[in-house]
Amino acid sequence: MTIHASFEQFSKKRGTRFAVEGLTFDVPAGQVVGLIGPNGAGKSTALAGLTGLVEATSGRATVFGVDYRSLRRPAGRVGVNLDGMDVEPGLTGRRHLQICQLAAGVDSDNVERVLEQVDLAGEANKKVRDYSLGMKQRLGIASALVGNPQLLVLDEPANGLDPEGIQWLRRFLREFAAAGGSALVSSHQLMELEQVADQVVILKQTVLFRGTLEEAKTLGGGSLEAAYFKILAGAQ
Ligand SMILES: Nc1ncnc2c1ncn2[C@@H]1O[C@H](COP(=O)(O)OP(=O)(O)OP(=O)(O)O)[C@@H](O)[C@H]1O
Repeated sequence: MTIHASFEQFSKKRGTRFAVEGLTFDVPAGQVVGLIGPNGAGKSTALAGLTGLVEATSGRATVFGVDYRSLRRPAGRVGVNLDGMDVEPGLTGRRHLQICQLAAGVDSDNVERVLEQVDLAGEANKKVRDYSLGMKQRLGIASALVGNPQLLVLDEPANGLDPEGIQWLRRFLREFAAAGGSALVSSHQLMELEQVADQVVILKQTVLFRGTLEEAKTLGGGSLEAAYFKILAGAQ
C-alpha cells in the first residue's frame, strides 16, 4: 500500500503542555482519512505539523516519506487549506488562483479547470470580499488543487457549505480518492464524515482510535457518532 502521509510518534508541546502526543497513523493513497476530536484536541496542530507550519517536539510527520519543507515544489504534491489561510479580499477569485499557481511553480495552466472543478467559474471575476462563506471555502479548496497535488490536507472543509456544497465536497473527495489521490480532512461533522471517510482517527491529544470507518461504526452499533462519544467517554 502506498503511503502519502505518515505520523510517527509525532508530538508537539505548546508551553508546558502537549497539544498532541505520540500521534501515529498513515494516510494511504486512494483513501480519505477523517480526523475528528473535540475543540482543542490537536487536529489543527497535527495538520500544521504535517505541512511544516509547526515543528515537532519529538517524532515526525512526513509526506511522501519526507518532511514537507524538503519538497522542492510542495504545492505540486500536497494541496493544503488550513484555517487562517486568508485571501486578499480585493482580489478576484481567478486572480487569487493565478497567484497561487505562480507560487506553486507548476508548468500547466490549471486555473480554469480548477474553477470549474469547485463550481466557481461563474463567480471567478467577483472580488473575494463579495464571496459568501461557502464560496470562500470552495476557493480555499481550489487553491489547494491548483498545483495538481496527490495529497490534500484540509481543515474543516465542510464549514460554511450549504447542503449542495456538502454534496459537492463529498463527491469531489470520493472522486479524488478514486483517482488515486488521498485526503486528510479534519471535521466536526460526523454525519458528513461518515459519508466520505475510508478511515477515521479520533484524537484528543493522543490518538484514541484509528481504524476503518466500518470498524468505528461497528464500535458504535452502526453509527460513527455513537462510536465517537463512546470512545471519548472511555478516555475520560
Ligand atoms: N499557538 C499556540 N500557542 C499555544 N497553544 C496553542 C497554540 N495553538 C494551539 N494551542 C493549544 O494546543 C491545543 C490543541 O489546539 P488545536 O488548535 O490544534 O486543536 P483543534 O483540535 O484544532 O481545535 P478546534 O476543533 O477548536 O479547532 C489546545 O490546547 C490549544 O489551546
